[in-house]
Parts: sequence; structure tokens; C-alpha cells
Amino acid sequence: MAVYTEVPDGELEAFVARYDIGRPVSCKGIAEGVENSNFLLTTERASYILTLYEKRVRPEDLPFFIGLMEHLAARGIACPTPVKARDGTALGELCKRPAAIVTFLDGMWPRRPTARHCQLLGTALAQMHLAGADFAMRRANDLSVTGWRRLYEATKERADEVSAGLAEEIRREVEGFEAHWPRDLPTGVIHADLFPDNVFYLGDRLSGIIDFYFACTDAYAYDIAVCLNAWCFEHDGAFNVTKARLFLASYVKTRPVSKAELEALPMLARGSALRFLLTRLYDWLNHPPGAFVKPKDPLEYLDKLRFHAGIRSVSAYGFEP
Ligand SMILES: Nc1ncnc2c1ncn2[C@@H]1O[C@H](COP(=O)(O)OP(=O)(O)OP(=O)(O)O)[C@@H](O)[C@H]1O
Ligand SMILES: N[C@@H](CCO)C(=O)O
Repeated sequence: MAVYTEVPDGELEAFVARYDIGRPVSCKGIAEGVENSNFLLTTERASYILTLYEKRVRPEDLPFFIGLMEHLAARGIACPTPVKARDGTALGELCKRPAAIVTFLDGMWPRRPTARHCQLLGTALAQMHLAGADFAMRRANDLSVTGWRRLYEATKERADEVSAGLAEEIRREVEGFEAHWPRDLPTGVIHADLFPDNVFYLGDRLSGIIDFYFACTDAYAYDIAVCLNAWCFEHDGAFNVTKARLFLASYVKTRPVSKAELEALPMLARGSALRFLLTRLYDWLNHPPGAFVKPKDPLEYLDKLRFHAGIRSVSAYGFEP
């Protein structure tokens, strides 16, 4: 479970006392998520999410993430709003970790996303891209093509323990992307990790988007590619062209995409698959024995990478411009 840091009662009381949200009534660790320690904090007044930022989040990036959630929430995007302490700051320190309290969003993430979920997602993603267009801060995507060689170097010695020939296949992919990655597509703020467990639904409505801790400034179409991978494959590995078509069609209705963006999609989807293959592989190989968090399967993303490698045009995703 994703509680890497236990918070003693006294420290919690002192931390919450900095805010005007009432006294804590309970604070329960949340099992889901792998990156940070998350707690459902209930006070006399309401429920909140308390997050302690752990290893992969760089403290210098936190003002970007917090500022982005404030920006998007102010423009009507259903995302957590950081709660400010009485001194006006949204970031504090708890148990020697940077920490923040954000508003609680109702809804459930879909364990088995349907085509309708994908359709609603397309609209929400495009709305988020439009709402973020005037966000002034920038953050480079350090898990895009410039970061892949470093992850390859960090995993290559043991990659073949996971699958024979994997290190060599990754090396070839990294080289190919370094030479051919599209660099002049429309860019802005992207979520960069918009998996089903980061999107909540209530009935026939998308009720919230969470987990902005990989958000960065990059090609909008890369976010589309991340979603194609995370939402449009079935558990048996089959690509669901209906889901992809509905997702893409609803996205372009809200934010029209250029020809160049559509043409780049197979390459971006293949690159996004490499990104999650690499981070999962790294976590798989560096998983502390006895840790609560179960590492995710890297090979799921090797299969996705190979699928996109065979695609020449966006029409294979069911989308006819
Ligand atoms: N604002 C929120 N409202 C309601 N629930 C939330 C909120 N933020 C987080 N959660 C709950 O906490 C869980 C973990 O959150 P989150 O996905 O941000 O964690 P993480 O450790 O960054 O995980 P990962 O990057 O692996 O998705 C979510 O699945 C959800 O159950
Ligand atoms: N969404 C990521 C994990 C958190 O970033 C994955 O499924 O590999």
C-alpha cells in the first residue's frame, strides 16, 4: 500500500492546526497509488486528502504541481484544489517530507473502463488542455525522450532477467526515438499519467482528475498517446478500436488537432509505451523485498510498444480525420 511514512498523531495535530479546516477526526492511509503517501483526512468540517511527497517527486517541482491544480480548478476543471494554510501557503512539511492538503473529490475510478468512459475522457482531456493553455509556469518532461537513455542505462544489466533480449530491444527503441522523436507539435500543460486510476466517475459523469505529479509542458498529442495506451487495451492485451475511436472523436470535438499531431500519434504512442515500460522495469528491478507496493508489470508495456510499432496511420486507431 502507498503509505511510506506513518504520521504520529501529535505531528498531524500540529500540521492541521496551521489550516482553518477544523481539528482532525481521523486520518486513514490509502492503499492505492505507488508514488506518494496519501491519507484520507477527516476533520470536524470535511474530508480532505493529505499527501506526503516521496522519492520520485522533486521538491523544486511542487510549486508547479500545486500552482497547476489551483489554475485548473479556478477554470472549472474537476481536480483537487490545494488548501491554503493560514499563512497563505499550500505546501508545508510533515514528518520531514513536503506535504499538502487538497480537497476530496467524489467518485470512483473505473476498474474496467468502458467505451463510454473513454468518450467522456476525451472531452475532459481536451478541456484540461485548453484550461491549462494560459498557465504561466513551465516544467520539462524529464520522462520523455531525453530521460529514456538514463533509464535504459539504469536497467540494461538486468533487463533480460525480465525477458530475454529486452535490453537490446530497449536500446534500439531509445536510439530510434532520439533520432526521430517529433519536436514541433503544439505544446502546453499535459497530465502525462492519465491512467484509469487517476480519473473518477459518478454515474454517467466524469467527476474528477487527480494525481498531477507527472504534469509537465509537452506536446498535447503525447497526453492523447498516454491515454490510448492506458485506456484502449483490454486486460488480455487486445486493442479496442471502438474505445480509441470514441476517445479521439470526443477529444477533437473540444480541441481540434492538427494533421501533424495525428500523423505523429503512432510514434508518440510507441514512445509513451517505452516510458511506462522503462519506469515499470526500473521499479520491478529495484523493488525492496517486503515492500507493500506491488510493482506493475513492465511487459504489458512491451506488448503495447510492439503494437504501435506496427502502425502506420491514425486510421488504425479507428479514427478517420
Ligand atoms: N483529491 C482526491 N479525492 C479523492 N480521492 C483521492 C484524491 N487524491 C487521491 N485520492 C485517492 O488516493 C489514491 C492515490 O492517489 P494518487 O493516484 O494521487 O497517488 P500516487 O501515489 O501519486 O499514485 P500513482 O502515481 O501510482 O497513481 C487514489 O486512487 C484515490 O483513491
Ligand atoms: N501510471 C503508472 C504508475 C504511476 O505513474 C503506471 O501504470 O506505470
